[in-house]
Amino acid sequence: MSATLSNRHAPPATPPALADFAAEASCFDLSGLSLAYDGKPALRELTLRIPRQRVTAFIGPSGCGKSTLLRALNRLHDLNDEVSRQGHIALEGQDIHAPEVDVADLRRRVGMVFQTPNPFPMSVYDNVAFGLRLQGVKRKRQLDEIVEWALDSAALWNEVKDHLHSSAWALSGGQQQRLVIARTLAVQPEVLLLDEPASALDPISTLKIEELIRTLKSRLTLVLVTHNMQQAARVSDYTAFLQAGELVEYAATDTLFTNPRLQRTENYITGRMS
Ligand SMILES: Nc1ncnc2c1ncn2[C@@H]1O[C@H](COP(=O)(O)OP(=O)(O)OP(=O)(O)O)[C@@H](O)[C@H]1O
Repeated sequence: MSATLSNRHAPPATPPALADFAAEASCFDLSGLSLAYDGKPALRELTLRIPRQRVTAFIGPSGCGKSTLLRALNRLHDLNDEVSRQGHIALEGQDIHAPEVDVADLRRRVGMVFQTPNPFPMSVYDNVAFGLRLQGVKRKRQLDEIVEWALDSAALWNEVKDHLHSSAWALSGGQQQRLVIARTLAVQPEVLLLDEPASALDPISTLKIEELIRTLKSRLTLVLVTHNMQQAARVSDYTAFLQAGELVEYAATDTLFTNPRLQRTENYITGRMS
């Protein structure tokens, strides 16, 4: 794949591993995506397709560009003047950098959950209702219904239904992370980006988040950055292995972990390279 991707002047071709994806509908299509921080390359001509209603994991050594790639998908780098970008990202066929794209609307469609749970300093209910109120939803009954639906979707309703008006900060770390997921789901995103969503959590909370990821893919596209290869193997349908900003191999998760095409991938997944 690298021979194709590293050829700066050739039009992006379909790398062989993408044959696995032939039957999948696209959510994101990236072509020739390069990104640099203050001139220093962090992503190098990535061309990949992220299938709709599947879980796609980005794995690779520390600093290989996983979070940078994830953040590019909802234009979080717009806030950083030092970032330069080349190439294209399309969401459902539309260029996310086109002038007519409203960035706030893009970020509603493409929600993001970070490593450390970040509930707002307000009640459980108000956290989940936050984005809805920003959208102008005022009717209490409608808010109540969506808050319950979102908390239920995030597998948290039963644990918080009697404490909706208590501070979100009183919840455990795992509950806080599911609350943040509920807050994101409340505005009905099409995509959920998850940046190491369980790395700050205990094993039981981690399993709950993994179960939730598997459940949510029936209605959403999920993209997961993880250091934990067992986690990628457990929850994802497709896995992309990055190294030094380059997409090394991208395949169905089972294939990548059991029968990688490239020695570099095998070295990484067998722990011969960290
Ligand atoms: N805001 C920033 N400013 C400057 N350089 C950055 C910034 N964020 C990331 N980088 C650099 O870009 C490269 C990719 O970083 P990134 O965080 O995307 O990697 P990662 O694979 O997610 O790493 P980790 O697994 O350690 O979180 C690294 O060299 C990193 O130092």
